[in-house]
Amino acid sequence: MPPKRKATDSGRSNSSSKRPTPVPDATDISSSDEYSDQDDGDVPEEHNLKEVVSKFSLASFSKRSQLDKTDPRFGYKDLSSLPLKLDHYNRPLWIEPVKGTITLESFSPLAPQAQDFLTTIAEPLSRPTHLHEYRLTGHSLYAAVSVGLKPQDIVAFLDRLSKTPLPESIRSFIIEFTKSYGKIKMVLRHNHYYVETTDPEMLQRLLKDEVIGPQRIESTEGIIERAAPKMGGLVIPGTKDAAGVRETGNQQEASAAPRDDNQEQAVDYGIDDVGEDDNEEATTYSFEIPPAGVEVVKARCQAIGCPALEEYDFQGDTVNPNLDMDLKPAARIRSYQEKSLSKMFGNGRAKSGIIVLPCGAGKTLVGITAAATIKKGTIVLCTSSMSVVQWRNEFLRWTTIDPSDIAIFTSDHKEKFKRSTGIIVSTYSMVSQTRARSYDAQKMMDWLQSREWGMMILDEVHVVPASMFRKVTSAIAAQSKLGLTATLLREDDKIKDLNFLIGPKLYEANWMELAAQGHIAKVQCAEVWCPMTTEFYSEYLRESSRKQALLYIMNPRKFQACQFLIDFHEKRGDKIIVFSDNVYALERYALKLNKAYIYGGTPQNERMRILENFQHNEQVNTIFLSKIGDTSLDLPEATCLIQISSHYGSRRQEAQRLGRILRAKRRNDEGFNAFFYSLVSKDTHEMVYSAKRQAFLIDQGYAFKVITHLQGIDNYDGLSYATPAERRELLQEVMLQNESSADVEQVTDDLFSMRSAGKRAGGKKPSAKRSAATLSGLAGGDDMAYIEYNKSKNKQLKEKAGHHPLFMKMKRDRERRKKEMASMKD
Ligand SMILES: Nc1ncnc2c1ncn2[C@@H]1O[C@H](COP(=O)(O)OP(=O)(O)OP(=O)(O)O)[C@@H](O)[C@H]1O
Repeated sequence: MPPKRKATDSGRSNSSSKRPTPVPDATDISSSDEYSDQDDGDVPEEHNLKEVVSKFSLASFSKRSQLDKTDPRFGYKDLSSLPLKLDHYNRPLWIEPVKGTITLESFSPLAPQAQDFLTTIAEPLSRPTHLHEYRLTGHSLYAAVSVGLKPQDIVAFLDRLSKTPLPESIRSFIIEFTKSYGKIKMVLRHNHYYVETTDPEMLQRLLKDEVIGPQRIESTEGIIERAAPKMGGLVIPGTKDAAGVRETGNQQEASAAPRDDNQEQAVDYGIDDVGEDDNEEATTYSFEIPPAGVEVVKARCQAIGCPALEEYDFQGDTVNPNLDMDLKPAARIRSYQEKSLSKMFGNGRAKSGIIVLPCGAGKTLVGITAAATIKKGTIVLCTSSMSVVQWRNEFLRWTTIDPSDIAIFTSDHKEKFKRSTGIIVSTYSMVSQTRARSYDAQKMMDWLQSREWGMMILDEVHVVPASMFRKVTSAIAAQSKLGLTATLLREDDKIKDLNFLIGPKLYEANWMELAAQGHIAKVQCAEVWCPMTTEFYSEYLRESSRKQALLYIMNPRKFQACQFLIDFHEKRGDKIIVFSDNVYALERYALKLNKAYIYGGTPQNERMRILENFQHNEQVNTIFLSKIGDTSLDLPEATCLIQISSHYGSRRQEAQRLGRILRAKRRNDEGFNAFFYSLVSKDTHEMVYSAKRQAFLIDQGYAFKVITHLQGIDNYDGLSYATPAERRELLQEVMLQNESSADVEQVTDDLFSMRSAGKRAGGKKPSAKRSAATLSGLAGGDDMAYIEYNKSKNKQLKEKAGHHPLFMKMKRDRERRKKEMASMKD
């Protein structure tokens, strides 16, 4: 509903869009607006915090939106109670008073400044081309305050950018919510957890609380009183202010890792020098709680509107030894990496939380820089042993750490670092395992648990079950936790658990901005509508829903679209990955088109062989992958994705799959685009799923074009299933399949996982690596020739590879390890 215009404004124009728009600059906006009857500093004192909190909680949003019968994300925004300011066309924000959402006109000349400010104080919800949407949340406000913004400044700047006077509800939310921030802290000292506050009244309130009070451990110390630690200034390594960088100045630029030319100018919206106000002497009061009570207490604090902060004063930590590690002088982090870290270290301490960056944007270096900032013992947890090796290598590549200070804990390697502190890289499953461990593993685990860690880095937090995080975070005592992910999406709705287990979202990058700057590839997304053939559609209407899925995946028109697109993109020089969750379709399509394919049952050595050929062999430009290729796959050669079957409405899978081409090697070639096609059978359930799947990417600013007809397909020679007889034959074959053929593949591993079929077949883990460099060492695919076409592509690749000396060596190694294993069992 459009906002009411004030009488004084009505004579000017009926519509702002008809008005000749003057080109404003920041100074056009007066700091006091004529409709605001409140001074920015004149803050209303008495507000019921509970009311404010409940108004802004997600649950109440969804309740209200159910009443509105609208989607909470795209729903109704009622601005009718707010008058427009006279110069509203110069101001870029619409601020909704009930839901707390902020809409930014990204075409406004003030948009860059406003965007910078909004990412500091609010959480981005959606950032398509013209309108961006943000939401103020308790956590986002906390992050803003902790980087030095004062609540009054937030209110004043929002008011200045807003087209209407700042709604009273928003003003009081900001002021009231930030008042309680920092009052409660969760502190880890010598492996014991304490709830800490500087406010004696708050202490009493917590002790009397029905949930928090009983968690207190009655110790001889009682309530502990101590002087509050002081905060000091901090410089994040790898930034332009880092030690050593200023002095060497431009000299290093030439030899440095790619420098980001798009460093943005900091916007002056009133950020004070960090830590300035915090140097006053104060006393803290704390009481101990058990490790198992940490999550309960944090959840309760959140519920009563006083979130318990987990901050690590690593600069003042004299108990845990310092780690001798810095970023190498040539290493420079990019502006968005710096921004994400400044949210973590905003006040000179390390806040726990999650940083969200798209695939290929450099999450590893963000984690490494965080560790190099804290310079204390760090534990890194990854999803697979392959990633463990990669993380260790990246630490060695980017930092000055002594190799003996960084160790690996996997089922194959149980190393400790030699000196008093260091870095351990392990997997979630190694640390959270509850089954009986081997003697060595148990000893290693005892060692990990006996120490206090400065930081725990949790990689790929979106794929790990919340129960696993629970085990990991309660088993290992870490002063701060940093979660890294590409999407904070979980279809199991457990994402809010991460708030308590790790911490709030600290930063989420703008995908479109990163693509524009060349850090990730620009992707053209399209949904191709494939009409069902008459015979397939008649069966579709008659069948049960499971069989229906098989019919819409095997729709001959979809097959033709896939064949046509593969041919079109191969001729353009693209490397194509075709994804299918359905293994029957995967095999059927790949065999018919004579392409190699990989699914959960493909042995590890065959997987590696196919991937190596895809990378290095000009004859192998298309591969078919099941859902095991959704994550961890690093093939910068791939420039085109075609999706023929997917996991229902999973937004996460859609984002992960798109992530496979964001690293495209050719992304900086002029005019280069990567392509992402979703083939959807028209007028079937698949269309509903497809729309759901795209929601996240649309929020990131991707526009899905709908293609109803592929130009040129009608004249394409050699199109399969071109005659009714061929289509009927395919239909018969599909109808003979039992219902289980329609199911999506059930896999627990990814393409590079050790739990793959290769292990089942060979007993011992294959020596495959995830990084492109190592694959090229193994490949030897360049000198192969492919001439036989009467066999499946997988077989052809196998036969050729069987004679290559490198593959022979791999085979010999495997056999040797098998023998070693057998003799160990004996
Ligand atoms: N500041 C930087 N300077 C130079 N190179 C960088 C920088 N940050 C990241 N990179 C490079 O970008 C590539 C992608 O980084 P990384 O593997 O950490 O991405 P990611 O976000 O973890 O991706 P994924 O989610 O797919 O694992 C790597 O080759 C890394 O070395």
